[in-house]
Amino acid sequence: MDEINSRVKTTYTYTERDVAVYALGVGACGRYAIDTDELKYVYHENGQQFIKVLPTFSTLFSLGSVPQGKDLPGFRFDPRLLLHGQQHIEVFKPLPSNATIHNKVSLAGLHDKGKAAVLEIEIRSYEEGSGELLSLNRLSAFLRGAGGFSDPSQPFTYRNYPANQLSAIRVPESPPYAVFEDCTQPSQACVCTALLYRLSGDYNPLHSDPMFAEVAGFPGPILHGLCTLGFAVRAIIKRICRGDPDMIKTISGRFLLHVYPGETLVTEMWLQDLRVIYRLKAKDRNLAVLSGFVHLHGLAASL
Ligand SMILES: CCCCCCC[C@@H](O)CC(=O)SCCNC(=O)CCNC(=O)[C@H](O)C(C)(C)COP(=O)(O)OP(=O)(O)OC[C@H]1O[C@@H](n2cnc3c(N)ncnc32)[C@H](O)[C@@H]1OP(=O)(O)O
Repeated sequence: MDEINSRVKTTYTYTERDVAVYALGVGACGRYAIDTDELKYVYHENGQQFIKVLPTFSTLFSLGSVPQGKDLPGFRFDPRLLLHGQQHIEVFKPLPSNATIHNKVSLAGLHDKGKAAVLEIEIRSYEEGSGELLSLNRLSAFLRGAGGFSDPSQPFTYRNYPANQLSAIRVPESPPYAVFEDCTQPSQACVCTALLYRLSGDYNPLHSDPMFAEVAGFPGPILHGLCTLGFAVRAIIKRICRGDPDMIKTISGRFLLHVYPGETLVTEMWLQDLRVIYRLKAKDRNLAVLSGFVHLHGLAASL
């Protein structure tokens, strides 16, 4: 384990253009007409000096940090069967509109679930120049077919961070405090969200290639998990944070089911213990696809 820890370092450079392409990829700015509240995520010309950056943009910093087989000696998995399982994000200051980021990547966990292995990677992202820690991202990959490598009576489990309660999260039975509905198909019907989102850098063919998707066990390409998470967090910013993305402190989510590009997503939100609990449903299938919670700066003040 120690061999991968603190060994991998990656760099990511972005500009306002990347910030805008990402925001469009997670559905910002409306389906039919321009949503002026969200122009701040894409518009940086004509004297608009600052462009606001969605906190989930920090998930892109870790592109290129997902370990390949060679990085994990003795551990084998088929990348075609990888599904994004969970994501945890901590944002320490508003993200700059352009920057070069230096990442420190470490192995945060590995668990034998029998039919699958769950691999967790932690990425700490520092801004070049100031050296400040901007964000922490912890990704869990659900590696179908890669489990069963340890004694089933005592399955191997390793965790290098305090356990959070994500798998135990219970969505309240009461009606949600707020609901937001959004279609993953932008107004130009020829643009597929998955194809737009991949331009932000996740070129996994699971999201674009029908034959690859079939091998992975799906009838067609599915949406990037982090694109779905972007839709959820935008909804929370709109409905709870009054449009202010800088209120987001931490985000945790578990991907429960795949989403097909073009589906309508309904985000339900509850306020509980100074956090927002959220659940996303694929509207037509009436199935939950993502759930988790978000901590905010100044939640009480925003209500
Ligand atoms: C390093 C990170 C790299 C990330 C890079 C990402 C690259 C991207 O391009 C890839 C993607 O975006 S893929 C698309 C997004 N993800 C998905 O669509 C997955 C949706 N989820 C599922 O299908 C199922 O929940 C499924 C299949 C995940 C699990 O369902 P089941 O097989 O029914 O599992 P279940 O029997 O309920 O549980 C078995 C044990 O596994 C734990 N578990 C369940 N869901 C999990 C999840 N989502 N994440 C992590 N762990 C999970 C359960 O707790 C259980 O463990 P235990 O028995 O110890 O409780």
